[in-house]
Amino acid sequence: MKYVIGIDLGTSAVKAILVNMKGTVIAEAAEAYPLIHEKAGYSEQKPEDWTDGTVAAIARLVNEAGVAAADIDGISFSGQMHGLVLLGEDGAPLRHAILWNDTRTTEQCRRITEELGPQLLRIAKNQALEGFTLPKLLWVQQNEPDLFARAAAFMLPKDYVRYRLTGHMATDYSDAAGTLLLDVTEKQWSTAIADAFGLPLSLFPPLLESSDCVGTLLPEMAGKTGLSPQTKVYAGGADNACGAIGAGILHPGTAMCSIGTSGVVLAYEENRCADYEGKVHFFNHGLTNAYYVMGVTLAAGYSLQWFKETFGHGLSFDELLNGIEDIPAGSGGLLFTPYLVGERTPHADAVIRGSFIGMDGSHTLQHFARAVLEGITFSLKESLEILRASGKEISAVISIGGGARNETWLQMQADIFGTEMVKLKSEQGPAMGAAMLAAYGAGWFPTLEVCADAFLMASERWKPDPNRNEMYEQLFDVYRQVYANTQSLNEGLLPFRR
Ligand SMILES: Nc1ncnc2c1ncn2[C@@H]1O[C@H](COP(=O)(O)OP(=O)(O)O)[C@@H](O)[C@H]1O
Ligand SMILES: O=C(CO)[C@@H](O)[C@H](O)COP(=O)(O)O
Repeated sequence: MKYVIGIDLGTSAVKAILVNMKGTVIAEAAEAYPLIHEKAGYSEQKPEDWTDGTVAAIARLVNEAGVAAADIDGISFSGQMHGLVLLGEDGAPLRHAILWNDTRTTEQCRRITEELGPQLLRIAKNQALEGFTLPKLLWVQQNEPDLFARAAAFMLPKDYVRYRLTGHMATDYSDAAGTLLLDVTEKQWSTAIADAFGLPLSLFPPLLESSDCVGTLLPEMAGKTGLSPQTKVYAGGADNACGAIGAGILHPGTAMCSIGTSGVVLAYEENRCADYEGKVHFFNHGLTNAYYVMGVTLAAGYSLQWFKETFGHGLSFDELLNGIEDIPAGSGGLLFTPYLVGERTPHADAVIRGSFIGMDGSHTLQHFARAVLEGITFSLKESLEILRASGKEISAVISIGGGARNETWLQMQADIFGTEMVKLKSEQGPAMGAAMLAAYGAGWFPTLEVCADAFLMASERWKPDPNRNEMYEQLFDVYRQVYANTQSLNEGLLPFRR
């Protein structure tokens, strides 16, 4: 039997899975790493933590699975999107990576929007948002000019790890699309955008398809991971593109909800000229010449994680959520908005923060935990409604990511979205998508679609309950009003954030 490895370089941890030719996950390993928040709105990680975590996870995977290194045909990557890694002449990072959920770049976003006007949406297909890479490059150019002058290349997170494993610098179209520097329909770096901000094209990595082979492992890295130096390494893609592949979102009419640190509602888009006016993100897929559209909740799983760490006193996710199924839908009138780090869709706003509205002396920890899940799901429904309003028919949603591990939450998603929710045999969507890119790249299958037919299987389905769906529709109307009603209050609180 032959195998491939899929790596998902997430925000909370790197996950590695070993998959056989039938699509069965034989072994998995994860290594967590910290987030660094030096100031309110800052979110960084050390690129070396990613490399060390990835090497350790692969070594454990290979060791525990007990398969021969020669039987592992390939490896590929899914990575958290948009993060800026700046490298010097020697290929070493010049500073910590600035991540997708870092919101320090509001001023740079304003400048991009003013400078480029309608050109931006025409070329990059997306509005300037704090999370994207271009505003981060401009922030470093403006605030750390000496360091910026020493930059020889920029990379995205998974591209940096792949570079460290192979010695080859490259990125793929799906991740490049999240920089705001790619001409998304023409599939080339935009000289118009680069020139507008004085960014030399020598900084930009070469562009590849997600299933292209980048090279083989450096002997030193083969030694550390226990893999063969002949192991082929395939480019991989953005975590949401890989999530889409791993969830089988490879043709029109399919949609996915991913709850990791962020939350995403995503649908396949075949028309490269479709115009969503920047209301949702429009990116290149990991499938050649295909696209996807998505809305993003910045703090989806992160809201639950924050709540657990702050109020859960050492409880696990399962312990914290134990009993929420007995709390009625609507959490006894307690409503949560998940704007812990600002928001993206539908409110591109770095200043807004979250709220609990309707606290009552009868509410328990379980009411709060249920309200957190409901608030996250309402936020994701706002993205789903934009996709529906654009004409997308969405009758079933594939659920992936850490949020797919709780059955009460899956039923809640069905009730709030008003759609059937489908869970696959493995909820490791992005890592599975990366493994599928390696399997397809290695020639196991003639197309990614054939690979999806062989690898992906639905395991359970949740249908909306009509009564709860009706109740949630009413509550959603209230939820939608919270943003406008707390916006100026949050402006007033801004000076107190440290
Ligand atoms: N057992 C669980 N029940 C419900 N939610 C969970 C559970 N385990 C993890 N999660 C959620 O999933 C999130 C992590 O998802 P994951 O896909 O691993 O994230 P990332 O790719 O961003 O590192 C956590 O922050 C948490 O909100
Ligand atoms: O910024 C985005 C998408 O635009 C995020 O989805 C990141 O790609 C991080 O993903 P997770 O760590 O939450 O999976």
